[in-house]
Amino acid sequence: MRQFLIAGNWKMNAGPKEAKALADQIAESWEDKDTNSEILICPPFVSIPFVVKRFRDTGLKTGAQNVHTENNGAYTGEISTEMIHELSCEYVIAGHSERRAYFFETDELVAEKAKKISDSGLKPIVCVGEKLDERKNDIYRDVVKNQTEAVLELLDSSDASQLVIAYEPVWAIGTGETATPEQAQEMHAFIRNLIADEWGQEASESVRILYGGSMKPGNAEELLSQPDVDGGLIGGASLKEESFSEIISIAESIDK
Ligand SMILES: O=C[C@H](O)COP(=O)(O)O
Repeated sequence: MRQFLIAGNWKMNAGPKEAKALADQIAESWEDKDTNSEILICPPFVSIPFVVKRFRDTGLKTGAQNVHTENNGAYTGEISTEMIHELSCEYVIAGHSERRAYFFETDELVAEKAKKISDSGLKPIVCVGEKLDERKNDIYRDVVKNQTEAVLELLDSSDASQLVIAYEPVWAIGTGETATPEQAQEMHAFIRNLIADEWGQEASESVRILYGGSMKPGNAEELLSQPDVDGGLIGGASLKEESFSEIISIAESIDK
């Protein structure tokens, strides 16, 4: 059975001071609990050391939101997998829709990042998802297929258990609008079938596919209960300990 991954993406929120306080609250709620779910926070780079420090020996995990494909060199403003590894992070997000939209990351670059993350012994969380016009024009499956297949071509079926894909319909991110459980399940099953076609059924069953896009306590149960939804990549609701913890508690109560 796939373990739920409940991941908070703080985006460009929570500098060191705020991150320390929030990590402290989250740790206080979950550090002594033997949870079935994996709990992860991806803070901004500058806040990672503070979250790592607070989460040490608690079982709670820390990740990064982005990475460069080179180990080091003249890439002003960039961060490498080696650096993230040194900070004891376990996961790195690649190809979030905000990076695709504002920093022009292509499917190919996102796939290269996923490969680099994986080769470095870190676990990639690769984001895929269509924009509103792509859904309205009924090309959303093609968009998600291209995004997913670019990654599957560079990685290998032996990477399956370390790979996480986050299906995040762009029209649902930070908008308060959420995909219905049926829409989410349809796309999660579609992605899993793409993986099965490339890597085989067994490998496809071990890839975790998270849902992202206005997940909150009020809709988490329906979404997380879907057979192919293996957790959440949570933005806004992860910035408050109460709502993030509530989603974790919901995940803990679901028996699939
Ligand atoms: O990475 C997280 C997603 O973009 C979802 O963000 P949101 O929960 O604020 O809609």
